[in-house]
Amino acid sequence: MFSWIRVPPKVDYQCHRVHSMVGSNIFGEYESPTGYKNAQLRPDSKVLVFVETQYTRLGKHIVEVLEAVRFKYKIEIAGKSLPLLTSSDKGKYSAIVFENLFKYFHLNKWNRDLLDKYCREFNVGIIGFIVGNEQADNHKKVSDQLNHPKGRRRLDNLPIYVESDYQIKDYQLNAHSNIFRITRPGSISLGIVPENNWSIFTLPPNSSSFFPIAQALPRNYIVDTYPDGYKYSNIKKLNKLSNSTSIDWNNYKKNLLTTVFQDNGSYDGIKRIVFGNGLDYWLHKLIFLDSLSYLSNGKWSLPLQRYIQIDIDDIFVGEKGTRMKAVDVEMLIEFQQRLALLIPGFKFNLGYSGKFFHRGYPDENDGDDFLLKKSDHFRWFCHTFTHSQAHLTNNATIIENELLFNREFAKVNNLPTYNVYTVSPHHSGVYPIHEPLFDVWKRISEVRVTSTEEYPHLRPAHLRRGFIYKDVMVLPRQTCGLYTHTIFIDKYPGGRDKLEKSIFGGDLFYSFVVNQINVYMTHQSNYANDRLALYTFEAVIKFIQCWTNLQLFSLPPLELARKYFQIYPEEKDPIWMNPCEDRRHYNIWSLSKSCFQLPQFLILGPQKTGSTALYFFLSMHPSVISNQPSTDSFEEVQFFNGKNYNKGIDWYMNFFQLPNSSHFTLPIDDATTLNNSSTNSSLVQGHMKFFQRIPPPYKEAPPYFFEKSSTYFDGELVPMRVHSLLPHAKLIVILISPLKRAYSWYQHMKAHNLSIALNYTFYEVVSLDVQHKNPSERTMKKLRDLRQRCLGPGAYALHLERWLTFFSPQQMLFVDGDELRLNPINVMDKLQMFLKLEPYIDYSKMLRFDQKKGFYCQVTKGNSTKCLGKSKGRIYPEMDTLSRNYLHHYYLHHNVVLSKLLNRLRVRIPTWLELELSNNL
Ligand SMILES: Nc1ncnc2c1ncn2[C@@H]1O[C@H](COP(=O)(O)OS(=O)(=O)O)[C@@H](OP(=O)(O)O)[C@H]1O
Repeated sequence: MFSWIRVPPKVDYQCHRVHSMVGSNIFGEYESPTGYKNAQLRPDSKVLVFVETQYTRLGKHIVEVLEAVRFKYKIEIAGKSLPLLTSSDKGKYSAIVFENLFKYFHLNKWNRDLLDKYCREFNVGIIGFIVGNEQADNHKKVSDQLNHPKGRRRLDNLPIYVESDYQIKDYQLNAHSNIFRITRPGSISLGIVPENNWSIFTLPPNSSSFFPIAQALPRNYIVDTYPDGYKYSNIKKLNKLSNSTSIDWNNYKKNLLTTVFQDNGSYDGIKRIVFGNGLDYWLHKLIFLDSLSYLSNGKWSLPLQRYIQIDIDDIFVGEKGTRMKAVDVEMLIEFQQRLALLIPGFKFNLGYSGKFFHRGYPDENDGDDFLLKKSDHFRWFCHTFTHSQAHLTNNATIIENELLFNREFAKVNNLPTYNVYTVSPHHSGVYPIHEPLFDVWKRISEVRVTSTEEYPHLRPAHLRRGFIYKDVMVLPRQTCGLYTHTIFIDKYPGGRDKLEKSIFGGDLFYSFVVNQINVYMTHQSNYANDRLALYTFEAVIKFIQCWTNLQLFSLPPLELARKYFQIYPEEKDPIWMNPCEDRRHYNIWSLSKSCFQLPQFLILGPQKTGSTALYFFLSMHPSVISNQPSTDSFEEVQFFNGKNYNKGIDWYMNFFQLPNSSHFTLPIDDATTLNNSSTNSSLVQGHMKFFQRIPPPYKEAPPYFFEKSSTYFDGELVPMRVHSLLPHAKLIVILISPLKRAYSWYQHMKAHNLSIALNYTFYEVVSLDVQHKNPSERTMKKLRDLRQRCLGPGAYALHLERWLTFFSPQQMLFVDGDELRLNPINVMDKLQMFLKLEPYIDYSKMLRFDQKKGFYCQVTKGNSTKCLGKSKGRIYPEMDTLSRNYLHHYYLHHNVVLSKLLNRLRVRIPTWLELELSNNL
């Protein structure tokens, strides 16, 4: 009987080199400007991006590209005052980008001169975009309109004219431009460019300053046959243009429109690159990256080496009828051999699940056998025996057996296994971390490397990163558009065009451009059926070779991971996100975990401001539960600063234990009950969606967990880390006079017998006026450390600004530490309101001033008082005048900035701050 044989698609991509056609260098040679040798940029200099508003599309696009390549940037709204461009005589910005170039031309004279002077002195260039008529029209000068009523207008005082609203085709790059690094010029992207609204530029003829970087034809210009034989009729969708008109080459060149040009700086000393459209067009992203490199004198340049790893997951797992046959295995081997010629050392990594061996149709089972026979061609990594997800069990033995059975399968079948690498089915247990999985990896299978798409989140893809946890290097995985169900090209979700768009300049191609290390996951079904993986990777590699100078390499996973963290060392430490904020994360998080076990508010400190008293008073409220005391750090958890952070969120969550007794009043047998309850508590409401996660014995309302770690306030990374894990947390900050705080800390250290505090007076410590005591280098260091701990946290405004970049002011409550000491009942009322605590507690019945202690204490059942320990509310002499004067001047600037900040936030200025500011010592 006749059986229909399906033929997998062939890659017919042709790279149309046009360089030979364009002929000799018609653009002249680039001359680099001289005279910039003395000015220096800061090592941490950034790209300065002027956007129209925070929300404009192109502005966001620019930022996305910068983030994807991990370039540091600063965003400014154009039209407002310029940011400080230098610090200590060094330039802060190594390239400047204007989302709308007209905003640059129309800077007021003062700012324009300042910016131009900066660019000249520091040899920093400007990239600008002119997109469509609208943008240009808004900025058209009246004189321009009169001179050029048809919309052709001059670009500021440059001898260049711009026209907008063009539609173009046949995009090509000027092979003689010296800006190209990643981009490989010389090819022509035949066909219509889909983006509309192109601005095109007329440059002065034979200029030694201005050259085209990119050009194209007007959309309606008809070319049939190019000199070296390309026919438009070969190009899909353009057939209708194929009458027999042959090209007139001179005419062709004359008709090219300049869409991106370069100003090499010899005109007015400033280098510029101007785009006649945004970054939607795929080639513009490449040109943009090369422009940044060129204009920053190489500071922002990506290396050209790209490393690639392709995993084939689900070996043996696929459904009957979708699995590889022997011929597919042969094609796979043949493809690997071809790829290895282009990518030295390339080998596929095969992730196997032994349980499903021989579960296909007979010819597929033959395929399994053939694959085993040819197993030496590949690197085999252990998936799990039954393809199970680790997070579904807390039983490490079950997870262990999954791996052991699978490895046994590999042993019996002589597979050349590579045990340092593994991949988890459905990313389960990798991120969010499932501790038993990492423990098992460590214990039995010496796993050192894995990969996931989920860190920190699946989307946006350009922000995927790696991290190291328990010595396992987790690499970010990129998406190549192929999944278990994408097995036929004509059934590709969204159509064949969608896959091809991703390959030819779209997401897949772009992931190679921006990521130096690329790990892709495919599935065995992508190598059977239409063998879409072969098609996809062959096509994208051809495209990369045509349009870029990227060099492709391959390394075994362990070496690749080491390379990754060599390139991106700053990614080693993980950042813990809240699994309940990302549905995908939530679905692969252990069922025994609940977001209840995370605090809903934090007392941030700073140290010595009364944070323990506040913590103590809050713990008296029946609806809140403080953290379990830590034995390591004076009861504080201190998770977000220091080493504890690397212990992971399970470690942190263990500090928040649900009570045994019935402590809460709201019935929550099901979510509806609570939904209908009259409570206004946003904290309760915010957590309703996670009820299912409450471990069965707990049928009470969620508690309000909180913790206080007074070291959080001034920790550099703490605001970012807190925001990642607890984005909705409320934050409580206590402020007392920073002078008093510093002194209290010194006394605290003295009470702890710190030798440096015992041997040096407070004044000596803070002023470092100690020459008469002739301290050794070591002692000086200790003095400086103590001084820093005394003074550093008191720069309140500096630290608060950091918190405010992550949290809204509405999430923060400022407690006046003096009020807390003298009138805590008032403070606790405000706190209950701010936290929306229920039930309302009358603290006047619970707190009383204790004459002996000299502070407010808790009223106990027997009507006596329970006060904080000896270390809180110490008795020590008053601060001496010399120190007071010194600190007054030291903090004056900080206090001025703080008062401005509090005013901005509409927070009442505390009396101690008013006094400091009015005190002219
Ligand atoms: N009710 C009550 N009881 C005891 N102490 C009180 C109270 N209210 C405020 N204070 C002030 O709190 C200061 C200690 O601050 P912290 O708890 O933040 O210190 S620590 O950072 O946790 O070590 C402590 O500082 P010292 O007086 O220097 O010991 C107190 O002044």
